[in-house]
Amino acid sequence: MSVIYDRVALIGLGLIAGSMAHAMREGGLAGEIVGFARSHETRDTAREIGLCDRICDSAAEAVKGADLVVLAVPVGAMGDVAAEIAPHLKPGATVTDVGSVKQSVIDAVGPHIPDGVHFIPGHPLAGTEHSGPRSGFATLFRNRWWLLTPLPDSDPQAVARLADLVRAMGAKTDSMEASHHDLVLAVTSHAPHLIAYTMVGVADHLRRVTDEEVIQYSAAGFRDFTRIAASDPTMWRDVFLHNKEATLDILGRFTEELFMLQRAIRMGDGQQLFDYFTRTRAIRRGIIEAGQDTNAPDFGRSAEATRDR
Ligand SMILES: NC(=O)c1ccc[n+]([C@@H]2O[C@H](COP(=O)([O-])OP(=O)(O)OC[C@H]3O[C@@H](n4cnc5c(N)ncnc54)[C@H](O)[C@@H]3O)[C@@H](O)[C@H]2O)c1
Ligand SMILES: O=C(O)C(=O)C[C@]1(C(=O)O)C=C[C@@H](O)C=C1
Repeated sequence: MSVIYDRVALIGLGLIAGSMAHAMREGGLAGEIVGFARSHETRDTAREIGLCDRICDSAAEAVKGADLVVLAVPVGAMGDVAAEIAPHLKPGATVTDVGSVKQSVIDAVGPHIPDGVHFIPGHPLAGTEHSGPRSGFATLFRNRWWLLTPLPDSDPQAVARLADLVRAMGAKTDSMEASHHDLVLAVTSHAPHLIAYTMVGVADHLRRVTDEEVIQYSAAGFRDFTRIAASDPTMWRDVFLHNKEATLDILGRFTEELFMLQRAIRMGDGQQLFDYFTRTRAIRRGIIEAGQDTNAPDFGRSAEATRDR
């Protein structure tokens, strides 16, 4: 493949920026990849493993002359980073971000972006529970969605160029309005993470009562929860604080459904439980058939093959 941006600056060197660095390297998509992270330990590790072509000791230095600047820091840090780099951005450059929440990032970053620089927010729907400069890998984005939430006045050519990079890293891309993105992600990602954190918290509390049995006999379903609940605390604190309304809305609906199921159990209403689980099973099969869950053990099998198992 050919170079899409001559110089790319990655601000924040964790799972997402690291995976971008690997994917861009592998595809030959950037002439030069420059990086910066706040802590010197992270910068030292990035240098040691050769994550980027160059690691700078300030964000200002990293963005100098960059054609694409990627903000890959926790959502709550985006505004401060934007303020710091703004005076050093090259005219005509594109600034994007990879934050899990979009409207609050637009509100925090947008005002700092100078005229003549394109700001095109984005979000790769791909991740793991790992973080830090060693956690990235080139295939993270393969066959996953990468949503862009361009602003009404975003330059279509700049958006198309960023979409080219995203696709060249293996992702599928789509555009969406920021507040709609935040509601969709509250359902598909943010509320599920909070539920996983809570379930593991409850089990941890119980563990003291059951003398380690919860951990010792931990079943596959619970282990899936613990994987998600091992995700980075700073990242997720910021997600919930910055997608407050949508997350609270979804959690309200979740609580209502939970009470309904709780009542069905108490009343011995097996039909209601069966009908509910039949509907949710169909949703899971729809995800697999759409090719969205590449990690599923039954990925690639038809729903027919898994019926009645
Ligand atoms: N992990 C996921 O599953 C996932 C998926 C999609 C999007 N995201 C989003 O991507 C962004 C980065 O997440 P990640 O998983 O790569 O996190 P990470 O914890 O692996 O990396 C974050 C990096 O940002 C650096 N950093 C923190 N504050 C900074 C600051 N003020 N200035 C400069 N550097 C700073 C940290 O040192 C670290 O290098 C977040 O906004 C997150 O919401 C994460
Ligand atoms: O697979 C995981 O570990 C993830 O949680 C990834 C996940 C998700 O919820 O799907 C988490 C946060 C993101 O912003 C995007 C992707």
